[in-house]
Amino acid sequence: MRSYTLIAPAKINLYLEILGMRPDGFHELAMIMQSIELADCIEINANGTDNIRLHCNHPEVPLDRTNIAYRAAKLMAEQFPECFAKFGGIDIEIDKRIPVAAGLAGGSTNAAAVLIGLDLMWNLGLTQSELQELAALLGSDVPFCIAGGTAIATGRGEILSPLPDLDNLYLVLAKYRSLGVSTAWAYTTYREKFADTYACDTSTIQERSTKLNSGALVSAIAHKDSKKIGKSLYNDLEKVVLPAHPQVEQLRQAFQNQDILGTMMSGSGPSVFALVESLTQAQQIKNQVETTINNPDLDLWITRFRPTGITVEN
Ligand SMILES: C[C@](O)(CO)[C@H](O)COP(=O)(O)OP(=O)(O)OC[C@H]1O[C@@H](n2ccc(N)nc2=O)[C@H](O)[C@@H]1O
Ligand SMILES: Nc1ncnc2c1ncn2[C@@H]1O[C@H](COP(=O)(O)OP(=O)(O)OP(=O)(O)O)[C@@H](O)[C@H]1O
Repeated sequence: MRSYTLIAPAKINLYLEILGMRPDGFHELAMIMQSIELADCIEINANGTDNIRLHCNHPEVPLDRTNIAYRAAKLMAEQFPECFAKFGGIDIEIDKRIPVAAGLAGGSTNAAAVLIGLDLMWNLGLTQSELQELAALLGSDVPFCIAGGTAIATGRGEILSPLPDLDNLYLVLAKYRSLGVSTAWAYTTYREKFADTYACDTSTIQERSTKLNSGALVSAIAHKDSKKIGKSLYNDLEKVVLPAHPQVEQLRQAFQNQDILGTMMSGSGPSVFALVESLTQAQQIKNQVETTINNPDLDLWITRFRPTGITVEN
């Protein structure tokens, strides 16, 4: 049986507004998500056993049942038991290039790739919306990773409306290697910090969803107005991650002092990105920030917006 190799891109959040707490314990969000070219490579092979087996070249990625790529394969085996019985177990090989626990949906995109890969391997012919429904059972960012490109994400992140593709922008991405931020910690801390203004009732949340500040960014994306995109970046989670991690604040400042379109923390952090219009500019900014901060623990990448999500290589 043939093997499948999938390119699974990371995402950044151009906009993340927290509207309140939902009855299911998740936060109601208004986000604008963007795929980027920085990607993991996922290979899926039938292994002739009854087992799902994982391999990964990154020491911080768990190789047991807690790995979200494993959970994706398990979910498919449960949903389509006749296929699992017919085609047998699978090996999942993750070539990890996306930094771990960085706010870049590294695990989520691996899970999305496994759903897409098994859909192909087992000839299921699932629609994008069927794949997204399964994805939502695994995590809030996984449905976006199935779709990719540029999209508005609402609900807990699983309700998606595509926006015009953006492929014209470059970014410099920065993260301290030894620093990871737990997404659960970021949301819980936000809830505690803003308890007094926090909406928990559906009508207040609904009212807030009619007064979003994301309109300027949506219109900037529609017009491919890079300067306005840079000025409209927003992330509520910065309000808790930046004070708790001065290094992330320092990175934000270092980018802010450069000639860039805009800078923001991605998702729950701690990675920070700066948007620029050309590869040459990205190289200059990367060199300047590397020299200014001068810390061997700092990793920097140059990448660009990606108009598509997961792609199949073979
Ligand atoms: C920060 C973002 O990455 C922005 O895109 C996402 O909102 C998080 O997406 P994710 O990592 O796929 O999130 P999940 O795996 O579903 O949940 C991780 C943790 O974040 C909290 N969480 C997540 C999404 C959401 N809308 N509200 C939440 O409170 C969950 O309660 C959980 O404790
Ligand atoms: N396939 C995977 N790749 C990376 N981490 C994984 C994977 N499966 C489970 N994990 C665990 O999940 C944790 C979060 O890792 P991940 O890279 O997905 O975070 P993230 O990019 O911040 O996610 P998000 O942006 O969706 O909130 C890690 O600390 C790791 O232990």
